[in-house]
Amino acid sequence: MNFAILGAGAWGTAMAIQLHRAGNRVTLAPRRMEHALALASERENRDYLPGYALPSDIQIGCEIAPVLMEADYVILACPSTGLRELCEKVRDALLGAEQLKMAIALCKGYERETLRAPAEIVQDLLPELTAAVLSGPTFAGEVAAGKPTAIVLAAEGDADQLLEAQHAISSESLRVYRSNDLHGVELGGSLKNVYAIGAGLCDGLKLGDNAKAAYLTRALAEMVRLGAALGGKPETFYGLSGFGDLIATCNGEWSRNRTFGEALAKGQGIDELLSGRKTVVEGYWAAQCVQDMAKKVGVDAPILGEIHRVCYSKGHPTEVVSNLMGRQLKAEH
Ligand SMILES: NC(=O)c1ccc[n+]([C@@H]2O[C@H](COP(=O)([O-])OP(=O)(O)OC[C@H]3O[C@@H](n4cnc5c(N)ncnc54)[C@H](O)[C@@H]3O)[C@@H](O)[C@H]2O)c1
Ligand SMILES: O=P(O)(O)OC[C@H](O)CO
Repeated sequence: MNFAILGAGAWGTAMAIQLHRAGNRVTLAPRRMEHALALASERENRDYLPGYALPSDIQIGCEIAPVLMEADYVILACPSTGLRELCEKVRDALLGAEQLKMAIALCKGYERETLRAPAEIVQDLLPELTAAVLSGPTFAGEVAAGKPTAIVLAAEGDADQLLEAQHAISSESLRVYRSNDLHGVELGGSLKNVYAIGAGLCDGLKLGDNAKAAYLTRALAEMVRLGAALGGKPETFYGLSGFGDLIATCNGEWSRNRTFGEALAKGQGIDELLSGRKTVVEGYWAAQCVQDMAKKVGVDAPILGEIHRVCYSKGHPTEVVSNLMGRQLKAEH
């Protein structure tokens, strides 16, 4: 199959290497021309994923229209904040892209202003394509290195198309599962980023292994309760895009969301941590989105509430512990 990957951050680059490994023809197209030139000459993404060689037959593109011309699938490899703009560019370049059937969004987050989910944005702007999302425990460096993991590809509608895409993305080192629960998969990807900030608070405050295990267990319970109320299937949150990615991100040494929480607990300020950084901390933005969504459906989500307070209302990390521990006692389920 022929894949066009638009956006060459860490994850778009790792996916290019993975899709090539799976036997596909791949074109990687960053947003900026200078970046395309650097990728083409250095055969490495020194800005976002240093240390992983881009195989020589991965093509580097820049203009979207020619890249889409031959593509069967387009991978939208940008953060949630850039997805609408990227979809608009794809829409304007669709003429002549006759083979193109599916647009797969990689971002784990909602559009801040509208609370639209990634697949909804794709459906709004590219109604002629099947909207899909790919989510699960997949740190870019490990996937690029060919270390084994599993991921879930979710789309509604045409079952044969989903099956074909599942096989095209899979390789010996990446096992792809399929799902029709778009909402659930997207919610899991966003929620786990928020809870990873809490896991970072736990680590930064050196609360210990018991605390971390208790935190993860209650975060999963909250993810299932809130995610189901927001329209996801409960079983999806026990899967790769929910529980799987929660465990990976809350424990991942290099997770941007977990290390953000850890740095907050050690006293660094939010402005200092967010300003001038090249890479995204999706969980910070998702905390606002999912807090708004939780309020709309009236679900009690105390862990989310505490992380939101630290992120947006100057809540102190140590208060999170006393607030959560001091809640009224209740039955576990
Ligand atoms: N890095 C990972 O390990 C990983 C794994 C799975 C999912 N994700 C998710 O994938 C998304 C992207 O993550 P990343 O790690 O690649 O981010 P990154 O911070 O490494 O890079 C983001 C890239 O997106 C590009 N970009 C931003 N706006 C764009 C736009 N409008 N059009 C085209 N490109 C645009 C930037 O130029 C940059 O190259 C995030 O939502 C993240 O949560 C990341
Ligand atoms: O580095 P993070 O925290 O954005 O997490 C990356 C991936 O989502 C892990 O699956």
